[in-house]
Amino acid sequence: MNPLARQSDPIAAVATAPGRGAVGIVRASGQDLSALVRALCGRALEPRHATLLTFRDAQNGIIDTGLALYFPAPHSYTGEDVLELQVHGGPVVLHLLLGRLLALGRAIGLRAAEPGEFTQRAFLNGKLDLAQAEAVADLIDATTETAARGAGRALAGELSNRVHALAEALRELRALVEATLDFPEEDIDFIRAAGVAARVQALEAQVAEVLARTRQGALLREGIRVVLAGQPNVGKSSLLNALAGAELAIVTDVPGTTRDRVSQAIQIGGVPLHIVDTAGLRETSDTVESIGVARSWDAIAEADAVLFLHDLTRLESPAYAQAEAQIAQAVAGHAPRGATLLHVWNKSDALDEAEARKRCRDFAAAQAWDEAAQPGLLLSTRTQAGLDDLRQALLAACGWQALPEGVFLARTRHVQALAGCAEHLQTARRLLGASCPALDLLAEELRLAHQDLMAITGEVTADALLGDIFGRFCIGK
Ligand SMILES: Nc1nc2c(c(=O)[nH]1)N(C=O)[C@@H](CNc1ccc(C(=O)N[C@@H](CCC(=O)O)C(=O)O)cc1)CN2
Ligand SMILES: Nc1nc2c(ncn2[C@@H]2O[C@H](COP(=O)(O)OP(=O)(O)OP(=O)(O)O)[C@@H](O)[C@H]2O)c(=O)[nH]1
Ligand SMILES: [Mg+2]
Repeated sequence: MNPLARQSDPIAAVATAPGRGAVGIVRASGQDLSALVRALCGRALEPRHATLLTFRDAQNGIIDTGLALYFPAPHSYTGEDVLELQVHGGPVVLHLLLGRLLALGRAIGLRAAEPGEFTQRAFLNGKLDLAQAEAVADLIDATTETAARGAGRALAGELSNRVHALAEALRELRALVEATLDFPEEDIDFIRAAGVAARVQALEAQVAEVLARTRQGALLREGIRVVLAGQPNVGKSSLLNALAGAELAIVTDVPGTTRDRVSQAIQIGGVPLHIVDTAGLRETSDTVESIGVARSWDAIAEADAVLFLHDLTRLESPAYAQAEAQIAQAVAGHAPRGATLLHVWNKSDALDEAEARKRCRDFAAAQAWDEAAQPGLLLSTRTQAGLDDLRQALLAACGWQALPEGVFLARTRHVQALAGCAEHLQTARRLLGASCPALDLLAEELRLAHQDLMAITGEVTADALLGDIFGRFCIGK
């Protein structure tokens, strides 16, 4: 169903989570609920005051005694009239009460709400912009404290306000440039005098800053998919267990122990990560193992970050080192563009540190990696030495910096729109660098940059996108 259809019908739903709870809420929203209030409560309600009432069914039987709250439009969550019934939180009580409300509301066309419809109305009535409405869902879905705080900031408008300020600056700039299109005789001197180039450049810098913060926010929301890869027996499963703090994957000294992927959700410093342990990469004639190895490659192809594990104790064996070099190259080729690849040198407990460092340096040098210049991540999953450094290096390599002011939660959609805006501004700046800039092209680039920003807050947004965003909410929100 088109979620934008029927958007003026009054709606009702249970607002609290399914199941038992101390208190449960049934909520209705519509342009005029005064008649419904009177029908259910037997009287008008004082706005925004809790009134204790007994709710009855059609046969006058008691359903429950609870609180009724009436928020007349426009001063409500949705911007419409809202009626809230707070009763005892049993699923049957809530079902009966919602049924009663829907029956009484038949006269005014009251119907059950679709997922996200209350928040969609808040958006359509200007109570929230689109980025804030998305933050409502993200706050509810947050799995870590950091993510929840980030969603709270986005809901309070941290992303929206910044995007709004940028959009305003662009609007002014577009007005300037478009004025010259109407009066061509003033054109280029006017553009120069108005300092358009400098303003485009300043905007570019501001967009880049918001983009960087938004990327962080998207990491926090989407989580990072980390794949543990390497030859058999290097310690991938041991690392999964160490990161998860539980014996999830089987560890033995038999090469080829892991055959299927083993995934675990963990968090590091509040950032959600999905860790995937894979079958060791090698040529094999074992049918089951070869399916496992194919799955390893699939996992690598979908990774945000690959931790490539090396076994320090075998690094000096020519056969091992040769296979290692080939596999490392194949892994780099399989990982998506932009994915992070970190080399981890495991089993450091088996040798002293200087020797361990020498081995990974020599190996990297033999492969002509610029890794030779880097310290390299020494690890022992056995003693857990280096595990904390690995955690921090992983987050840093994925672009996470714990910003002192904290970050707001964001979505890939926002990152893409800001990146699009940045690109159009860059093109605009290049056009302005020409000795005789094409002003119509300049105006168009600025328009596109502006449009990207407005898509974030929902000032220009396709209906299909709105349907997709609100359709993912839970019912009653
Ligand atoms: N019981 C209950 N708790 C809830 C909600 C709710 O709908 N019901 N919320 C929702 O899901 C959230 C709160 N959000 C709300 C946002 C605005 C308004 C509101 O009445 N706004 C008016 C008046 C503002 C004011 O007095 O300052 C307005 O915007 O005009 C109410 C709730 C979380 N807690
Ligand atoms: N000394 C030492 N041994 C380790 C360390 N990490 C893992 N091992 C041992 O190395 C062997 C292989 O460990 P696994 O974690 O099963 O290795 P894997 O990479 O998952 O191997 P496959 O599943 O076969 O691909 C086991 O005997 C582990 O006890 C370490 O840090 N130090
Ligand atoms: Mg394993």
